[in-house]
Amino acid sequence: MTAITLDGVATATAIKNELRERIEALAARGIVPGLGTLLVGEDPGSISYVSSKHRDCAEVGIRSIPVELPATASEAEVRSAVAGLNADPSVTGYIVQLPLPKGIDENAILELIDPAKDADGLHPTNLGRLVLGVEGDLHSPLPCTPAGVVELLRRHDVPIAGKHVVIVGRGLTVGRPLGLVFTRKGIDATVTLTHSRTVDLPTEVRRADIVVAAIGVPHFVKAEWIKPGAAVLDVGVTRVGMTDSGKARLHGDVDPAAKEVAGWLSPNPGGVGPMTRALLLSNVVDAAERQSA
Ligand SMILES: Nc1nc2c(c(=O)[nH]1)N[C@@H](CN(C=O)c1ccc(C(=O)N[C@@H](CCC(=O)O)C(=O)O)cc1)CN2
Repeated sequence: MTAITLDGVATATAIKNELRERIEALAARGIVPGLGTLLVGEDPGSISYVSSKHRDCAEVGIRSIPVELPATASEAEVRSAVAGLNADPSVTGYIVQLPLPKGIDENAILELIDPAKDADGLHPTNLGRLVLGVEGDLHSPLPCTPAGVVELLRRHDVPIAGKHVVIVGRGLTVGRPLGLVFTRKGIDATVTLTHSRTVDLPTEVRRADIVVAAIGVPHFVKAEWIKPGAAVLDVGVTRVGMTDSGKARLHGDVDPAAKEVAGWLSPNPGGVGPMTRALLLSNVVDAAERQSA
């Protein structure tokens, strides 16, 4: 068996095309959505992700408001940059790119974001609404990678309701919120959230209809752990060495041999990463529509 590719690039392109129509409708009312980003330090991955996010904005007609601070910035300077983004009327939504440099309290910074401008869905109010199952008019942003994972599965007609999902990794941006998203009413999966102290991980993963690997250890999830026909989403990424062109090589969390066992597999790069970015744009457009309603 060779797995069907869960193509994040093509799926993200389809989402961006849908968003363009909503952005044009906003423009007709004189509203231009704006994405702010706060990047602190010189982490190569973060620099690359933030610049891709602004490239995406230019593609669809969202204004970019990038803010950068050096790695030596104090927590007070980071707090002040967040206050500036909260106050800037051109910023419809914004993100604080994670991780922040050591010594800066990430949770304290996330709490300072205006929940109405939280394009990442990581403010405690928005995570709390996810736990409460608040939807409808008050619908708040979902964290981008979890929303991207579910959208990638849906748009490839992978069955989710009633299926057993095993998530490897309990981080803030993926594992923890993804467990909540998969168990929402209407999505209805059953979730096992595993982590570094899980006993007998291979046995847990072998029980999964859907496996999500989000730990950031290259090729950690082995092909032998995958139930034949399962859907496998490779989220974690590690930058390894340099190619001749001076770029780092990217390694996902899933053993490449998994493609011979899985029913569906997301490539890495080209799978969940582009979906994370597309769902970020979608959160910004949602916020612009909510703010102008
Ligand atoms: N504030 C946030 N920080 C971080 C998040 C997040 O959701 N919010 N998630 C990750 C990184 N991330 C988003 O910022 C992210 C990861 C990957 C990609 C992406 O497009 N990857 C490409 C490859 C890009 C490359 O060459 O480096 C792919 O997979 O094809 C975008 C965003 C941590 N921080």
